[in-house]
Amino acid sequence: MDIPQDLKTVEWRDGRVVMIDQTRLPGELVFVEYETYGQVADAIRNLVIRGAPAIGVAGAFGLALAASRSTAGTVDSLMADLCTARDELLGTRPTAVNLKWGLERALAAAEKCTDADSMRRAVVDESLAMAEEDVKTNKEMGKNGSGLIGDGETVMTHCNAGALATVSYGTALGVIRATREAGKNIRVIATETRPVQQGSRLTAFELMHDGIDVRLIPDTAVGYSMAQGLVDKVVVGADRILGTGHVYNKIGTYQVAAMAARHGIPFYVAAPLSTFDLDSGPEDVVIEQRKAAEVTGIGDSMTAPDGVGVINPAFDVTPPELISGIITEKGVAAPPFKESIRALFG
Ligand SMILES: CSC[C@H]1O[C@H](OP(=O)(O)O)[C@H](O)[C@@H]1O
Repeated sequence: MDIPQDLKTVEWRDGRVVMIDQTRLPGELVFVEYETYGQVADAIRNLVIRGAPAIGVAGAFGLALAASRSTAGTVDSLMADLCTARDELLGTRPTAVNLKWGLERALAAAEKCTDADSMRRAVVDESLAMAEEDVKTNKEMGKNGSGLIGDGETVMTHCNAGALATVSYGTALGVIRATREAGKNIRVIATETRPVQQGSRLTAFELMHDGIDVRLIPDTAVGYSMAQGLVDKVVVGADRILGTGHVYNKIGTYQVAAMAARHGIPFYVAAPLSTFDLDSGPEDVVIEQRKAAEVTGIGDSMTAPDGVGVINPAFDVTPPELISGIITEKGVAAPPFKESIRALFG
């Protein structure tokens, strides 16, 4: 498969939103184009695009489509249209705080304007700025995390926190990329990450494309791999991090963290400041529950009896006591996290 070097997960191109259809990977690299915010909302809902920073930027681009296509002639009527679009986009996936962050940042840019046309331009410009900043942020984060990974080490990661979860370069995989760019020879163990298989379909795809040594394991082999001494460090992404250091990430992350603690393996989380939510407590966070079909079959083949009951949360929460450090573009927060996270925000 021929993959362009400057590949972006999501882009604004000639007044349209262009994104990789991640449901088609790893078999096909297909780009889809959207002209309405409703289409972008469906893409986020159906995991055409996924990953906290990626959906934050996609949400902002969705608002840019709403602004560009609205026929509203006044500030108030255009703002009403933008709020309608914001509500639909925000309602697509509840756990990753980046979606709310991206939408609110685009709306804040609109609120500063005094006429409809400048509002349209402001929303587009702000969403483009977020997309550009995301890549820069990931590279700064990668550099900050690369110092934690030693030459010759093997790093386990869970789900996909790579270029495909961001505009480009990635968060956890950004740390992997930066470590390689620092001249260190490292290997990766990637979990398959049932039920949607972001690890086998996306992380393995990205790392093989980059020529990084990656071994794929079933989620059930996390404990075995650690017990066999195959894992030196763990680095994962995040969808929401509270001021207490509680990390919401792909289902199964908590189990990986608990196993790492059992085996004395450092467990790191890599996330931009836009993933932090200092205003919420655990009681405020909604864990997305996804459809049963993701668990009872793969593609068109059924792997469970028809009608079986299913529990399919898309995320879980890892408590701060299982986390060795949180890698950000501003530096690495170390325990105790209440103080070190507050320091990240100055
Ligand atoms: C860099 S954030 C990636 C984060 O998002 C993934 O969830 P999903 O694929 O359902 O959007 C997973 O939690 C990753 O760690």
